[in-house]
Amino acid sequence: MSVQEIKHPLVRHKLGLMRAASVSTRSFRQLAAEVGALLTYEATKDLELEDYEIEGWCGPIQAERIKGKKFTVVPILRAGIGMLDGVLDLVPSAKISVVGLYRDEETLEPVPYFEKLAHDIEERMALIVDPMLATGGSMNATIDMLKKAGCSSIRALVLVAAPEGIAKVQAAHPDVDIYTASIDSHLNEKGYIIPGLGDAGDKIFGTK
Ligand SMILES: O=P(O)(O)OC[C@H]1O[C@H](OP(=O)(O)OP(=O)(O)O)[C@H](O)[C@@H]1O
Ligand SMILES: O=c1cc[nH]c(=O)[nH]1
Ligand SMILES: [Mg+2]
Repeated sequence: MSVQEIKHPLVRHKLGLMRAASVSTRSFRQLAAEVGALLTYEATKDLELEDYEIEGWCGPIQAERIKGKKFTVVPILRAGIGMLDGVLDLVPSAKISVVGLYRDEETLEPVPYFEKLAHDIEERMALIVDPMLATGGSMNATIDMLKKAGCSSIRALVLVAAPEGIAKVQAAHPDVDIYTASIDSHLNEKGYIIPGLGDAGDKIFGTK
């Protein structure tokens, strides 16, 4: 398994804007989608290509296309929805598999409440999207669901990751690659990432 912290200047700039306490709901939502697109670009860099022939303007020519695997994008409700449009900008024909989980505020354990996966998920590469990888409980529960449904090719795209969450996912699912805009310092006593983004779901949906 690999963990890739994307150092691209656009990613670092946009994440900086998201961290400001004064960021508006509108800006936060827009930036979450934009960084989601940039993470998708990085997470698909190593996909295999194949040649095929097309009729070009000057006659038959060789072109390239992505070989084999199709995608399913897996937003974790709610906050993952904030990255979805950006991801779909780059993989527009992906099927969407929605997983609903919230984190119990006392125990920090994930509580599942929704699951609607693409029917042919075993043939697809899953791109899980969630802004926050904190304790790792929600991510691991989502990966468990996908694997139970037969999905064997899984990548996780998160805006901010805590070292504790990365370690938990690595221990349970060493085959899953993680792409993140930042590996932050640590979790506080309430399980929030420091410095992090605060409550990403509330910021995207404007609920606090
Ligand atoms: O790594 P973990 O400790 O599991 O925490 C991360 C999860 O917490 C947040 O969701 P939240 O439970 O706040 O739900 P929401 O998206 O509906 O706000 C976040 O979007 C992740 O899904
Ligand atoms: O820092 C965190 C941790 C979990 N969920 C969030 O939205 N933020
Ligand atoms: Mg939340």
